[in-house]
Amino acid sequence: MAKLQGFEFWRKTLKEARYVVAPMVDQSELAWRLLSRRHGAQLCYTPMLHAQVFVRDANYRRENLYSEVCEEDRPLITQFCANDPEVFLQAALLAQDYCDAIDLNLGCPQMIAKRGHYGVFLQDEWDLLEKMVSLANEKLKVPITCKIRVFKEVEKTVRYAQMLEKAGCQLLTVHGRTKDQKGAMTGIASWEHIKAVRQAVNIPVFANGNIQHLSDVERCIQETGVQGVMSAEGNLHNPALFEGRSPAVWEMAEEYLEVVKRYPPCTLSYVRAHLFKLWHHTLQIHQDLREELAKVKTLEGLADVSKQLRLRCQVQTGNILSNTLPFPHWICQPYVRPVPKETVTNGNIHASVLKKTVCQKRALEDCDGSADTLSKNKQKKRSRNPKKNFCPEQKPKYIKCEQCGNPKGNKCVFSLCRGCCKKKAYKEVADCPSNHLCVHKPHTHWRVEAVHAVVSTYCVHSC
Ligand SMILES: Cc1cc2nc3c(=O)[nH]c(=O)nc-3n(C[C@H](O)[C@H](O)[C@H](O)COP(=O)(O)O)c2cc1C
Repeated sequence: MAKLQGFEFWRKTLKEARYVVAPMVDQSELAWRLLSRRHGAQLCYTPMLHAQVFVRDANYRRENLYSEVCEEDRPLITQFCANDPEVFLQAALLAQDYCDAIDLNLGCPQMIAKRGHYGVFLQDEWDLLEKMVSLANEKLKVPITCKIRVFKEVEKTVRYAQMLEKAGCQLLTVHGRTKDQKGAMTGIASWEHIKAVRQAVNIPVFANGNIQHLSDVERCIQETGVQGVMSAEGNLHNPALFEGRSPAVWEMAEEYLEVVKRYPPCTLSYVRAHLFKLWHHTLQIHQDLREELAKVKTLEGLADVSKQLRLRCQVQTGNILSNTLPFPHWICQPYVRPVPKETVTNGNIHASVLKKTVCQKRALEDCDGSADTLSKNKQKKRSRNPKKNFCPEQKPKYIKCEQCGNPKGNKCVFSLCRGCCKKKAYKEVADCPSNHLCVHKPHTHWRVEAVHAVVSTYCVHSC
């Protein structure tokens, strides 16, 4: 049977999906996808998988795709990061029987993607992208799709989208933020860019960014003319977003835990991270249970903490509304990132407000891209000394190490200095004192990356 293309693919295979759950490392796993589908999501993406590892490691394939096969979990798009046409094709061939399309991640802005040379850092390599997409389009039996970030210039973004379309991309997700809009500088996504792309290409387009309520979905579709919208953080904090509901947190948490039990195995750290996000506002108040949630080592333990949070919410009388939240803290609601303390102009931190240590100057250059223009020698020198490449968004600070008392804490962003932190070898996300994904956690993507790239010192998600 001929492969469906573009709008026909969207209509027939994706059943005109409008409500889409984003690819999310460690978070768009099978159980979460099933929960989201029960509450209105019409299409889901797997977390980003590393093409190279997928090709060479049968366990990785089994753990991340083959063991997650489930009839109810369709339509499904498998996402890869890759930077080699052949490797991408081989990975996609091994995945295509388990999903409805293969997506190429061209949007990841994290430093790890920069070092691994994938995601948004391929944004300027149009010849390479053209080869990757056209080869996949030619050889795969399922369509190839791409997820991109925008350039500052609308016109360049449009040419970029047209290039991908011409290469054979059958559906495009446009995240309306630039490469630099990440971490504390995430800010608002530009629907203007998305609208311009929608008007310029003849394939379906999904809009990504600024989706926290069902009303945002309708407004986005109206303003941009896209076929569907994709949500990541909005969905993590309210999996019933696409139903236009804001349920009690425990309703979602308990249903999620039930799905996790029905479809094992689900990595404990994923479950814990989901509970942390769902209970985010309540945990600000019940700090003791925050610690408990971080410590427990079993699914039953996590369920028990969630139940205790529910009981506390249900008996609570006073102090139910915080000054800043639209709903009581136990209602699923958008999480709005705190505004950075530093003044931000045009997406760049005002350099004057940062202490200009050598590390921070380097980090700034790294984040605003000016490091790319450094001489080859300088770049080489820097990559040999990765410890100095701190990301300013993570605000590396000198803090007293809780364990050894070192007043400078080895510039560690966590509350233990790197030396102590290493010794402790955190096993789970939440074991890490700041609840970040600690680099010392045996985390698949970090382990994988460590083979190719220098392990850096800040968390996976907020950079
Ligand atoms: C926890 C988390 C993990 C993510 N992992 C991926 C990923 O694997 N692949 C990808 O293309 N984008 C990933 N993203 C980015 C989202 O897909 C999305 O583009 C971004 O969060 C903007 O959407 P939002 O404004 O709805 O959050 C991730 C985002 C979050 C919050």
